[in-house]
Amino acid sequence: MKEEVRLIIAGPRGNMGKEAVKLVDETEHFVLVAAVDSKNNGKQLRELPGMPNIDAPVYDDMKTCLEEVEADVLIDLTTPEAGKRHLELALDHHVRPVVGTTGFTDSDVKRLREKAEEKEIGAIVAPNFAVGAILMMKFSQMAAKYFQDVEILEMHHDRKLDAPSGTAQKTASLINEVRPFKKQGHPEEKEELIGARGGEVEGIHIHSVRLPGLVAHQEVIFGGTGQTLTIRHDSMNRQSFMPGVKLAVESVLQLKTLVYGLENIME
Ligand SMILES: NC(=O)C1=CN([C@@H]2O[C@H](COP(=O)(O)OP(=O)(O)OC[C@H]3O[C@@H](n4cnc5c(N)ncnc54)[C@H](OP(=O)(O)O)[C@@H]3O)[C@@H](O)[C@H]2O)C=CC1
Ligand SMILES: O=C(O)C1=N[C@H](C(=O)O)C[C@H](O)C1
Repeated sequence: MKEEVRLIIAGPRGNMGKEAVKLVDETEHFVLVAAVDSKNNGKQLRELPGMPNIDAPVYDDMKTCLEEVEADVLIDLTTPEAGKRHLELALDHHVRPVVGTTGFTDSDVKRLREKAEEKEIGAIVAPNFAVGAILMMKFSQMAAKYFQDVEILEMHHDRKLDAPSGTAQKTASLINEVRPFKKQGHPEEKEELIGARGGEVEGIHIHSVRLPGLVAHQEVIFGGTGQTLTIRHDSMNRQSFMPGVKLAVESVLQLKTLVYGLENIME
């Protein structure tokens, strides 16, 4: 039998939070001990609409929650600003953070990794928990050895706060690990409409589409002489992310540093 893992979920009413609550409820050795929600302070989780029958106190403040509740792991699925604050507070209270919230910069990751190492506790920040998305990024990194010209098109639902997506930024940085810098397009290219060429991460253009009806989709398009290669991933629903969340919760217990990206813990 696996050892019991006591969890806090931040953002339980959100698209991802709801699925994470279900995951914890359905996993035998996971126990939800509290939730942190921007609303509903003082209630029990089961009192919130659509929640399973779980007796776990709801806090609107992470610090109070961490002071009052004994937990092993925090799953954070909130907003970029809250996610960073929650991760830091969790480290301060010796609770291991598993953060799916996007919006972390390289310097945030560096600073938080130093803190995790200083405290000798594990943390995982994963811009995408879907196994297929991790493979899309890895295949893109492989392809970048052979194709230097590449653009990223990421497409998401219109409730998303951050652009570009965390996945698109992570894809660009994985590609840049193997691709020498290249200024793409015509040397005299001129943007007649600001933003027409998208955003740029070290020479890689990223284009963000936001539409109702979409969930989470990305195409990495490579171009070479007389050919293109498109590597595409689609998440059709948020259940696609949950096996990755489970893997991260189980893996973070063994770590003593901050790991950025699920690819670093997948076998
Ligand atoms: N890593 C991955 O695989 C994935 C990551 N994501 C990321 O996860 C995050 C959440 O996405 P999603 O579920 O779609 O977003 P939602 O907007 O649906 O949910 C966010 C939830 O967090 C709550 N919240 C906001 N601030 C706080 C706070 N300070 N304390 C507690 N709760 C708070 C919101 O409450 P209220 O509405 O009242 O503000 C809301 O219920 C985003 O950053 C997104 O990019 C999404 C999908 C996959
Ligand atoms: O907000 C979302 O929905 C998603 N966010 C993550 C990102 O920014 O990459 C992961 C996935 O794309 C869904």
